[in-house]
Amino acid sequence: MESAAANGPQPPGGGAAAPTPAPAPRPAPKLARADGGAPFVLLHVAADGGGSSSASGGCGGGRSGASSARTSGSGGGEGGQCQHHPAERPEAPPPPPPPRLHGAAAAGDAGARIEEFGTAAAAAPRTEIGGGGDGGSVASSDGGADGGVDAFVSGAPRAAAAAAKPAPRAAFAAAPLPRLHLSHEHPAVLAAESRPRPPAPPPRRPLRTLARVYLLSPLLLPLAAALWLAALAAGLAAALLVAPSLALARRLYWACPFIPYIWRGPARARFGRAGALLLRLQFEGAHCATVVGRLLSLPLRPYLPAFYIAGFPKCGTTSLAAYLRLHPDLAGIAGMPGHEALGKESHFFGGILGPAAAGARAAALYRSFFPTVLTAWWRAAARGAASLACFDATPTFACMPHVAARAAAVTPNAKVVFVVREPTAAVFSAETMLRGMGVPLPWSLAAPPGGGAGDDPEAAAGPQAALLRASWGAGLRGLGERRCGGWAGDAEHDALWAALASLPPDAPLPPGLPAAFYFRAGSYLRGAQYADRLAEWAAHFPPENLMVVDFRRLVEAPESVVREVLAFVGADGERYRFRRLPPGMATNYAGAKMHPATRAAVARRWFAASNTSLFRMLGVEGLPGWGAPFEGDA
Ligand SMILES: Nc1ncnc2c1ncn2[C@@H]1O[C@H](COP(=O)(O)OS(=O)(=O)O)[C@@H](OP(=O)(O)O)[C@H]1O
Repeated sequence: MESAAANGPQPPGGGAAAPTPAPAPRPAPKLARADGGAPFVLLHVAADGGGSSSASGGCGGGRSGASSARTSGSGGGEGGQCQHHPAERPEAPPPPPPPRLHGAAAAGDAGARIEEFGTAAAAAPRTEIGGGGDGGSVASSDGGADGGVDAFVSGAPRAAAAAAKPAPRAAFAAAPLPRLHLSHEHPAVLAAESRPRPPAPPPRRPLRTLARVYLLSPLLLPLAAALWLAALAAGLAAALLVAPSLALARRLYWACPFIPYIWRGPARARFGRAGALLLRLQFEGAHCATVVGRLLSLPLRPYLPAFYIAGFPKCGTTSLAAYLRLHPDLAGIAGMPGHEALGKESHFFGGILGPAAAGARAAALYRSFFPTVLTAWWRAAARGAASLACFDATPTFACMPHVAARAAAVTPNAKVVFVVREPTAAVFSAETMLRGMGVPLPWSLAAPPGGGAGDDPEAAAGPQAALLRASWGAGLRGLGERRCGGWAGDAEHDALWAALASLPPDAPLPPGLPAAFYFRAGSYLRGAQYADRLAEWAAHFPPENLMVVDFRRLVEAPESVVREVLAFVGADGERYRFRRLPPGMATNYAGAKMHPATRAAVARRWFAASNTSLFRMLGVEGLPGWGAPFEGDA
């Protein structure tokens, strides 16, 4: 190793480089190169002024950790590439003492340059190392007072190194020098390079690649496009069907608020959570498809009902509708396949399509529930139907406010059939049905008197009576709640029904009305006060258009009753073929029976006057079995 000062010529553009006092010689470290070459230049910056030293050159730089000075390397201009070819390097002479560098060695674009800034450097003359065209530059700036830099500038031409004047100092002469390695000589790098490498993969055959691209892409691209289109179609279908499905299901649940209880209760118990969910999706999907299909095919649907089976709930309306549908000329609702009740009940005037059921578009919308002309043609061809007459059998029509007015506005000439059943039996049938659906009713006709719908609920003690009173609310305010309700005092009942009666017929019904109707014992009891409900219909339809059917006769002599109804609605009885059908919407009592005392108390308190009014309306002394529950009733 040789000193830059010893070997370097004066730089071409060099400044005033003055020699510095010679430092005390120190033992030069033995730095062996892996390739055996030794073109290293050791730059030593004195502790009294040389703080940081940066060396730039084609080989990069390193940090001299002991000196806290910086040594960095970069390309040194156009000619700043380091060459490390051992063949070009002469034998290394015995190392002289390292030079002491105080100044900058500038070599223009192509030279090595060493600069030193700082107080000591300012006082000291500058030393410049002139590069020979391929050298790096070394700059030394002020850093710490005690710092020094030992830097090996590799690849610097001997000429550039020789330009530096030796300026060793005693403090650095004795300093231990770290052992550094150039990147391409670092043992870790060399070890990594000497490691065996996995064999390179054989070069791809361009022909096979081409074959893949040109032969498979015609198959894969259409497949990918088809998959993409299918996903798009599924997304669109979901967007188009799911949203209306949810909206329509909500309308349906508004009209029949007990249906969601089915998914939570009996359906889960029978089919499990996933099964109940699937059942619900099927139901809502079918309902959505049915309603959307009906609305889309509205131009093909010219029919409005010729008559209604308007009530009463749990009085055999499903059976009567089924018997009437046996007639070739009569058609009910174009219902949901597989859903018995919704195949007969539109719930239209009760608000299943919202306020539109009462507005100017009501007739147009209502037609969507009835069959198309295609059905009429098919019936004429296959069953010899003369003309098609449609009917709507929604049993809650008889009990809901304003339905009579709305129906009369749309179909003023329609006939209306009511089936009446001994009221307590009808209410108990409803209670049993709702309970079977999982509706947690807080009232029961099976309970002893005072336990709910008893003789004097206001004075009744016990948790059930407290719940009944608490759950009622007051007037219309109570209609908003979705929870099941129960008993109300007479005053509250009167206020509620008066408030409902005061609504304009084309006003939307209160949001909680169906829930209030189905889940409140009071509403059910009011619904079974037939005389009052019939009076409302009689106010909107001529009396000759109204017919009352006794449930008991429907059970005992269904054909006679059906023929009477056929004659009433104007259907040709000659072409009617009767066949006995199983009871529709039969409730599973599972051994439950009305409590006799409760039944007697409710009949007396709630239905005695109403029944008397009905008998007077009908011009009869009474109806068989109405003094006591019909034997066929539980
Ligand atoms: N043919 C015949 N024989 C005996 N009982 C019969 C018959 N047809 C209907 N029913 C009974 O009527 C009750 C159902 O009435 P609805 O169809 O009007 O119910 S609903 O309002 O439509 O839900 C329901 O009463 P319950 O069983 O007491 O709940 C049916 O069993």
